[in-house]
Amino acid sequence: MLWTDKYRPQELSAVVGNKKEIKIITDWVNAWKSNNPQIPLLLVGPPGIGKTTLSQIIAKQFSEHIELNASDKRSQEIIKSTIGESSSSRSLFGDEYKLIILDEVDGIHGTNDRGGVKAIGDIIKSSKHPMILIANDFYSKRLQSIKPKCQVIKMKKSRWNSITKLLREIAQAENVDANPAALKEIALKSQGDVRSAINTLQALSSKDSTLEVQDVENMKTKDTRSDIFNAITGVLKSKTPAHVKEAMWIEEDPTLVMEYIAENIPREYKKKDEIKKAYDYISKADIFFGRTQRSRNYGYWKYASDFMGIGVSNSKHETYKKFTKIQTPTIFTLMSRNRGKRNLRDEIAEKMSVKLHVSHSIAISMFPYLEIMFKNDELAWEISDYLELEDNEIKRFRSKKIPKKVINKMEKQKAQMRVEERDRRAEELKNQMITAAVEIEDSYEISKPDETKAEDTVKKEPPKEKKEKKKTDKQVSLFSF
Ligand SMILES: Nc1ncnc2c1ncn2[C@@H]1O[C@H](COP(=O)(O)OP(=O)(O)OP(=O)(O)O)[C@@H](O)[C@H]1O
Repeated sequence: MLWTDKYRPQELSAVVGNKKEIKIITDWVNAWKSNNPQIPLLLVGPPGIGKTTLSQIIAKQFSEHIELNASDKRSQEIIKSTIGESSSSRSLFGDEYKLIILDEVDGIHGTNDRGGVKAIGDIIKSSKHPMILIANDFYSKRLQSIKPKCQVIKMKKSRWNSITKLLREIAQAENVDANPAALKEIALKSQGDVRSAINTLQALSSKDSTLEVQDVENMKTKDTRSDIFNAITGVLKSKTPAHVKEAMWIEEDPTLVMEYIAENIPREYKKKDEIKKAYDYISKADIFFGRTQRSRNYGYWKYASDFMGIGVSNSKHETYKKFTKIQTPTIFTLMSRNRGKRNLRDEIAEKMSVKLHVSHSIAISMFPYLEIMFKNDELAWEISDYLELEDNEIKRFRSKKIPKKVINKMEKQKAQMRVEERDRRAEELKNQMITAAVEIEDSYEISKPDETKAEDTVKKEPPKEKKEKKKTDKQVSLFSF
């Protein structure tokens, strides 16, 4: 069991730090309990400092509560039907108040979500029930209209000495012999993130030996052994698992490393089957990163790391004897240009999930396939037209503009098509993209990490329905054009 779950505070007095903020929250709860309605609370602060924990402790004070993730249910209608109407009709729940907890309010994205932000604003206005909204980024644009309607509680990172004290208590409860200096080192390293401090303590603890400062420092030396460029070169140039693993020990966000590897695969690998296999591994790594994020089980990182490291390195037949300049992922170059573009990926995925009926994460996993499809000018125009992509979204998949000549020709061709012909062509395009999605979705069906690891030997049968669909639609492989 994760120690962060085992030692999640059950009462306000056990929450580390933010005492002043906790007092305001307590007053807010007491006001509601004495039938004095209050505007919603908006808890804002960096990850891992106890916002969710606090809201769950508060929930115990009310007879009922519901927890929703604002970024899961994005459309205005869904948010309204889920909590909107019930929140204004108190009688549904008798005379008791029902606490509504809305997490990741700043995570809402996409066109529909503008509706989502508006829906939240409407709900706040009409709600007769206490509401707690949670967000990470105080300056998020999405909070602009919500902030004035709430009592904003800016939660701060915890101080290292409070974290050290908490770590000492956990170590004692777990019978871990830890040098106090080692605990202080973990607390300092966590930079105020209590969750990460507890996770590090659990990862380094052993029942048989004393936890020393050196153990905490060793983590650092291991992590800085290589930089991101060496790591990518290690994966692309080596075929020896031990070398790849060593190269992958770096102090970087692993999802960033994945983006780098994904960007550079087609620059280094030249054979179609190598590229396809390598991207399959990238999509599997992406799935495990998603699982890590959802479950907070960092054990999944190991699998993600093996897929994008050893999996990708083994996808080539042999090592290429050439020099490849490692490129920064296009997505980051685009994202760094301005803040609006940071949501580019999600905007595109949103359009794809609406048109192709695939989930957001599957849509994102399909990006590398789309990049390949976008190499063909006409296909690039057709897909962009079908998905209704804007120019900046097209740029995500190809740096070169679609030539004017091709655009004119395709527009003319489309104008001359009969409605049925247009529909048929749209269906063909959809199937071409879905072929990629089906492959990715099949790998989604793997239930346990261990089974996934053994995927090379045990190939899963696709679901019957999809198999038949493939046959009747005569889908074209993405690699056949
Ligand atoms: N202030 C704190 N006091 C004690 N434990 C804490 C505190 N903050 C975090 N933790 C520990 O970290 C775990 C995760 O915290 P929590 O989910 O509440 O953080 P959060 O601020 O909501 O993070 P996120 O923004 O990522 O959702 C808790 O289960 C708990 O073990």
